[in-house]
Amino acid sequence: MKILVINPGGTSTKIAVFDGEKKIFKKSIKHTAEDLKEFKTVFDEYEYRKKLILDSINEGNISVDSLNCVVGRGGLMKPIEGGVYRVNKRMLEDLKNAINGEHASNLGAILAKNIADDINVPSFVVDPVSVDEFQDISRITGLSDIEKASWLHSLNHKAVCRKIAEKMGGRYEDFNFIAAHLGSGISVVVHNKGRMIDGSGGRSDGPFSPERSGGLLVYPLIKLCYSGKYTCKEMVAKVSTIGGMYDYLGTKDIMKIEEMIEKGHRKAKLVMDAFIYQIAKEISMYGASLYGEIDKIILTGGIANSKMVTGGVQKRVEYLAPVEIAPGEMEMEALALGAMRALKGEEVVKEYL
Ligand SMILES: Nc1ncnc2c1ncn2[C@@H]1O[C@H](COP(=O)(O)OP(=O)(O)O)[C@@H](O)[C@H]1O
Ligand SMILES: CCCC(=O)OP(=O)(O)O
Repeated sequence: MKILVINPGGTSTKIAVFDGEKKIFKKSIKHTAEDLKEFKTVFDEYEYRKKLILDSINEGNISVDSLNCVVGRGGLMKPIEGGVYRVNKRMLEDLKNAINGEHASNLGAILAKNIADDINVPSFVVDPVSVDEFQDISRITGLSDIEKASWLHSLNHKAVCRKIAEKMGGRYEDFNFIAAHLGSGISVVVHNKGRMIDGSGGRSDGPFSPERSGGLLVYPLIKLCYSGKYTCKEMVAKVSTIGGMYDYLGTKDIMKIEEMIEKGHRKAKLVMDAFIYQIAKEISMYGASLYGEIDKIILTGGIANSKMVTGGVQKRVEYLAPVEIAPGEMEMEALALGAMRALKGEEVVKEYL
């Protein structure tokens, strides 16, 4: 059973082909700002990315006709529960209109459907960014105009938690976890017996990340927005792609920042210490969501490779629960496994309504 997996990101399109559970091909196709400059919206990029994907698998000597299904990372659609979804017209319409904002993952569904339709096989998305399992109290913000929405790295969160639950001899639904996905973007999530009942991330709250500001002080933010210094588009960029570490230190690369610290760069040390402190505070805060009944604290994502970060966070939060480090991400595997469960009839495929 051959499955093509597509994971579109802001600066890359990661693709893989799985034969059963075995990964037989993988590639990360890079896109420079220059490459993407001509496209007005994220959705407009799909023909360009589709061609690159097809060329790549062709170069990898994999025939498109041999694929049994295509699965993509799902983006910002309506709030939905976790699971495997068939890509349908309504989903594509919502993603095209960016009903919940622009994000590269909005391309996953259209790329999967387009390639799959050409060869008459099914297309799916799995645990999209817009999975929303929040409890009602998690949505109240303090201002009735603003409701907190779930905007998390759901796919990796659920995949990593499932794997750790298995290692612990149970199922995801048996445990309580607080997990932090530490990548270019960060999300910290409360997993209560298999449901993500609260969490921070996206472009709104939580710790700052290599490229995002995280939660900001409300009053100074209002003043900055109305200062006349920045347009709305520039403000959105400041909080989502050129904020955080990049704004303070001019790089989004944690390895470079570690080198700077080793060479005695004082500002880099201060920003790194604050980064660790904010992640640890966020994790501790969510201890209250679980009344302190936490089976594991999990650190995952590319930055979980950094001993400086994981060690620093661990020191501050291990009073709450044991800390497990799961570096990197399992998104490609999680997409393939979801599609496989669907093809084998082991999981009911959901319809996006
Ligand atoms: N071995 C490593 N040590 C420290 N930081 C790392 C390591 N590998 C990746 N990172 C950092 O992880 C971040 C990217 O996160 P990642 O989850 O790989 O990607 P993305 O979120 O962009 O998909 C970057 O800041 C990068 O410097
Ligand atoms: C917060 C979930 C979606 C997201 O921001 O993903 P990236 O960090 O991959 O951009």
